[in-house]
Amino acid sequence: MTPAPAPTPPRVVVGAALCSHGRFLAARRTSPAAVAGRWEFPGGKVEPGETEQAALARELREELGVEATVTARVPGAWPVGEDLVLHIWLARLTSGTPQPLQDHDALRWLTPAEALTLSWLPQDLPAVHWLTEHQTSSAGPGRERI
Ligand SMILES: Nc1nc2c([nH]c(=O)n2[C@H]2C[C@H](O)[C@@H](COP(=O)(O)OP(=O)(O)OP(=O)(O)O)O2)c(=O)[nH]1
Repeated sequence: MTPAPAPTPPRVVVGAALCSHGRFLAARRTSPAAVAGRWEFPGGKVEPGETEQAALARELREELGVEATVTARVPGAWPVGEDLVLHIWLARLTSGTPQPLQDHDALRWLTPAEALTLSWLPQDLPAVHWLTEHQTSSAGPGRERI
């Protein structure tokens, strides 16, 4: 009997939690129509042969016109439909001011309290909650400043 082919692993979508002064950046999608107006982390699909960090740096350059250093993964991985899986990374700006050049019509630097009031893509919510738990202006026991 011929063995069944191994399942194809889902393609990774990377999103950046760009952090600065106790806030992180959210971007409002313009397409497709089903998700236009929802907030997300800037980013996109990892291309074959690309590392996740390199893909994020490329997407941030294309979408926002900035250079950024990608630092650490937010724990977790979240399916997007059947073929994609979402990974969120912490990142810091190294140059430029983010502009909504491509795929977005608005950007906002959010405090943790503000972040919880936006209409996010549903797959992003666990990472948003993680960020609101870990992003605090005063680091204390069990909390870290990111
Ligand atoms: N960029 C981004 N995509 C997300 C997030 N959350 C989430 O569910 N998605 C979904 C939306 C899309 O179905 C998919 C990413 O597609 P995309 O259109 O942003 O990817 P891309 O920039 O590489 O676009 P393309 O080359 O395929 O046209 O992942 C998020 O926080 N950021």
